[in-house]
This record gives sequence, structure tokens and C-alpha cells, in this order.
Amino acid sequence: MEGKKEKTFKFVIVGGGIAGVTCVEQLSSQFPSEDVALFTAGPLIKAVTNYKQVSRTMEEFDVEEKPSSVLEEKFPNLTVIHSAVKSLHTHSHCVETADGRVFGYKKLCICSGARPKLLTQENPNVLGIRDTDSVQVFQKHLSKARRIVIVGNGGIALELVYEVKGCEVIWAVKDKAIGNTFFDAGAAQFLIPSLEANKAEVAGPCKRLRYTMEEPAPDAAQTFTADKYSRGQNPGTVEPGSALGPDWHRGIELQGAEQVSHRVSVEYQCEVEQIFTSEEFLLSSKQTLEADTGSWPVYVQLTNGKTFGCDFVVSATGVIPNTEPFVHGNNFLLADDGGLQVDDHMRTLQPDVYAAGDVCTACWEHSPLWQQMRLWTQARQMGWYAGRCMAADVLSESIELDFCFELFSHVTKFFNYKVVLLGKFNAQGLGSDHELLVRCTKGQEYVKVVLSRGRMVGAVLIGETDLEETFENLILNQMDLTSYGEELLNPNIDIEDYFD
Ligand SMILES: Cc1cc2nc3c(=O)[nH]c(=O)nc-3n(C[C@H](O)[C@H](O)[C@H](O)COP(=O)(O)OP(=O)(O)OC[C@H]3O[C@@H](n4cnc5c(N)ncnc54)[C@H](O)[C@@H]3O)c2cc1C
Ligand SMILES: NC(=O)C1=CN([C@@H]2O[C@H](COP(=O)(O)OP(=O)(O)OC[C@H]3O[C@@H](n4cnc5c(N)ncnc54)[C@H](OP(=O)(O)O)[C@@H]3O)[C@@H](O)[C@H]2O)C=CC1
Repeated sequence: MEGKKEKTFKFVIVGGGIAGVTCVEQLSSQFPSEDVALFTAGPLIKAVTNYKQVSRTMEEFDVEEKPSSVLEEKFPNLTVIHSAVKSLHTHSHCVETADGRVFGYKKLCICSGARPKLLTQENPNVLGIRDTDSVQVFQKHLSKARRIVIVGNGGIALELVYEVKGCEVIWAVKDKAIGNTFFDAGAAQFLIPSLEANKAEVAGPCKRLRYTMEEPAPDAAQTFTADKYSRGQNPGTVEPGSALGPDWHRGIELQGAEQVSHRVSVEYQCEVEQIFTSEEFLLSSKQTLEADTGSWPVYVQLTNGKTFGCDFVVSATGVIPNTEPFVHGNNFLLADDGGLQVDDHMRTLQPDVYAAGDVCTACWEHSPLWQQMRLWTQARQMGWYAGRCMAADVLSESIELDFCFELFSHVTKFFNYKVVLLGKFNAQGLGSDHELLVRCTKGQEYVKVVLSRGRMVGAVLIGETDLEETFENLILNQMDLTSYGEELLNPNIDIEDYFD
């Protein structure tokens, strides 16, 4: 490998998503005279714009998909190589690309993201959503669909059940309530009427982060197939594009073939037992048990005994980190969720190899108020911090874990409500050692506070509550709130003045 190296870069970053691009920006600006390379599978990169720190841990930014030339113009020391990394040779400090070129590195950061964890790779009517291509495939299938089954109870499912129109939606969730990755049953109860209401009644102005998808240039041919998440392909040979993010569905018609506006039925506490093609279903004895006898391209048998025919299934069941090209022949430690384990300096087990974003699993001892979730904000924070750690290493400087890893915070939008999650918002890891205070005004706001030993350790704020900064401060300063009791959520008290 040594003799085959075309060039050796001081810093190599793999992946043109938020984590990779932020890491590149950090290093290229800090070391303007060093060679930096970004390897990415697609022609476009994701860039954070209009970044704004809105409080000590909460941030807002827009995300734009841009041609990589924009980055190269900004940083003359940066080279973007449009080829997927096929293999990594940590002993000789080099990477080999899909088109057979070999490049050396002094320091490497893997930011290759993740891909949907599909229920099955075998059935072309089971789709996942991750990037622009997969959304186009979804949209195409949806335009002809009368009924779809959505499996999963996290971010994508929550967005789809609300956004899809003109098509019946059967939503299969493992839990007793909707949205288990983000809320508890109380919040789910608050949100459920939005699913039942006519959408025109609940829709207000969209205030969430802007997400821009520029049209790819005609010559910017993508190297991946359009249905890469819907068919059984070797994930190591087809490179995914960058993940979508906030407002990805704005401006995209998510319309089925029917006239219905919004028809969602939730099947609680069930998983998928089996997925049949129409041929398999006809041959199986299940059809005799089936109440729904229409003819469908795919059938989903649930563990609650029901079977639904549908046009296609969306597997919104989480992600798998893209580690394959890197782990082969190298001694990395993988976490239980499949991510590359990183320490508090974003270092993997291999010398000079760092990782950031969805591909990695944060394996340092976390602050009691922070947890990893594979989110846009964390991808940015990790990419930026990884760049700073790589720089500190090169300069033999010490660096402390960044403050953004002190407190978990996430600002998003579900069912057209602003949603803010802080700290241990679902009392994660607290066992019975916590109490909850809840305030709820139907159709307006849901406020939940998690207290442990009199201190606030988490909060869920749904609606325009205006409480996020005060609660963030109360969580960070760990003030003893025992004497305030339920007054803490008294709507007649201006809590901000209370704690000034
Ligand atoms: C539908 C959807 C909605 C979402 N909504 C939100 C939201 O509202 N809020 C939020 O915070 N988060 C959201 N997320 C999550 C968020 O988008 C991701 O956590 C974040 O974008 C991950 O960034 P990343 O840079 O780690 O990975 P990615 O964006 O996946 O980027 C990985 C990059 O690596 C490249 N790559 C992969 N393998 C190779 C290889 N072998 N060689 C070279 N390049 C390679 C890919 O082409 C890509 O450019 C959403 C995700 C999805 C799918
Ligand atoms: N607004 C936002 O912040 C959004 C964020 N995202 C992010 O994008 C990524 C992908 O989203 P998504 O796919 O929804 O992933 P999530 O991790 O958010 O949710 C996955 C859901 O699927 C469930 N699940 C896992 N395996 C199965 C199975 N075999 N059968 C049934 N259910 C299963 C999980 O349950 P359990 O947890 O019990 O395993 C969980 O409810 C995530 O990182 C997510 O955070 C996506 C959309 C919006």
C-alpha cells in the first residue's frame, strides 16, 4: 500500500454529511497551510448555515445541500475526492477509494453516517427513508398507494403519520403510546388528537429549521441506485447519501392515490411477525384467516394477530452505522448499536483515527444529563469537536470535553408543535428515583419536568411554552427546588422572574 499512495494529506475526513463537513471546516480554517481532504460518495455536501447559539446548550441552524466546489472555493487547502472509501489500512495510514486510488493520512476522521435498519432486505415493497434518493422512491410509491403500513415509533414514523395525505396509514408501534423515543405516554395523549383532526384545522405557520435541497446539477450523476434501501443489496458496495433532516418533507408532495386527507389507525403493542409478498400470501393458509381480503402487493402479519395488506411498508425502525468499509482488517471496537466506539476525544481504538456523527457511539462516561441520540445537532457538535481534538493532538495541546456534552438538548417539531427536550427528558436511567410534574392545556401545551432528589434533571416542552431557557438554567445549576413544589409549573407565576 505504501508505494501506491497518490498523495498524503495531513487530515482526511470521510463523509459529506453534517459531521464530516463541520469537521472539515474546523480543520481547514485552523490549518490553512496544511492539506485537508474530504472523501464523499455523492456529488453534494451538507452545510450548516445561519448557525445561532440560542441558549447555553440549544442551537439553531439551517442546512443546505450544496455542490462541494463551494467548500473548495472557501478553503484553498481543501481537496474533495468524490469517491467512496472502499477500505482503510490503519497500519499504513491510508485509504483506498472505490475507483482504486490510494491516499495517505496523518489523521483521519470517519463521518460516514448511518443507513436505515430495515425489517427485511428481501422485499422490494419494504422501504426506508434516509436521503434524497430514498425520499424520491418513497414519493413515487406513495403517489399510487391506497394504504401503507408504517412500522416504528421514532422520529421518521412521527413525521410520516402526520405528513402523509391521500392514503390510509396503519401505524404499528411496539409500545403502549406513540413516539416512545421522544416522549412518554402523557405527551402522546396530548398529541394524539392532532392525528385525528383535519389537518387544515391544526396547521399553523411552519417555524422549524429551514432545510434546503438544491436540485443536483445535471452532470452531477449520483453513483448509487435509486432504490438502494428497498432491495437486498450489499450495504458495503452501495454508498448512501447524507441523511435528511428538519423539514425534509416541506415542499415535497407526500400524497397518496386517494382523496382522504388524513386517516391513521394505530396498532399498539405489536411487532411484525412476518412480511409476505402477494404470491406468498396467496399460498399461505393466512389468507383464510384474513378479514381484509383485498389484493395487495405486500402483507404484514403483526404479533397482535392482525394481518394487513398494503401497497408498501415503511420500515422506520432506526439506523445502522456505516462502518463496513472501515472495520475490515482493522481492530476497532464496535458498540452494541453497531457504532464505532469513541472516547472523550472522539478517538477510536486505532491510532490517529477519529469518528463523529451517526457512525460513532460516544463511549466516554457521560455527564448525568446527556445521552447520545443520532441527531443533526449532535452530528454538528461531534464533527466540530472531533476537528478540535485532532488539532489539539497535532499541536500537543490538551483539550477538555466540550460543554455541549454537558446537557442533552433537542429542539424539533412534531405534529406542528414545537418540541423541546432537555436532559433526562424521559427519566432515562433514573429508575424509580425521580418524580414528575406535569402541566397540560389541551391543544396548546404540554410541560413535563423530571425531578430527582429535588433537582430538575429533564424536561419535555411541547407548544410555545417559552420555558426552555429558564428550565435549561435550572437543570444546569442543579438548584434544590424542593421548597417550590408544584408551584414550579403554576401557570400564574412568571417563572422567569421567580428565579432571577
Ligand atoms: C428523514 C430524517 C429526518 C431527520 N430529522 C431530523 C431532525 O428533525 N432533527 C435532527 O436533529 N436530526 C434529524 N435526523 C437525523 C440527522 O439527519 C442525522 O443524525 C445527521 O444528519 C447525521 O449526520 P452525519 O454527518 O453523521 O451522517 P450522514 O448525514 O448520513 O452523512 C454521511 C456521509 O458519509 C458519506 N459516506 C458514507 N459511506 C461512505 C464511504 N464509504 N466513503 C465515503 N463517503 C461515505 C455519505 O455519502 C454521506 O455524505 C433525521 C434523519 C432522517 C433520515
Ligand atoms: N425530528 C427529529 O428529531 C427526527 C429525528 N430523526 C432521526 O433519524 C434517525 C432515523 O429515524 P427512525 O428510523 O425513526 O429511528 P428512531 O431511532 O427515532 O426510532 C426507531 C423506532 O423503531 C422501533 N423499532 C426498532 N426496531 C423495531 C422492530 N424490529 N419492530 C418494530 N419497531 C422497531 C424503535 O423502538 P425501540 O426504541 O424500542 O427500539 C423506535 O421506536 C434517528 O436517528 C432519529 O433520531 C428522524 C426524524 C425526525
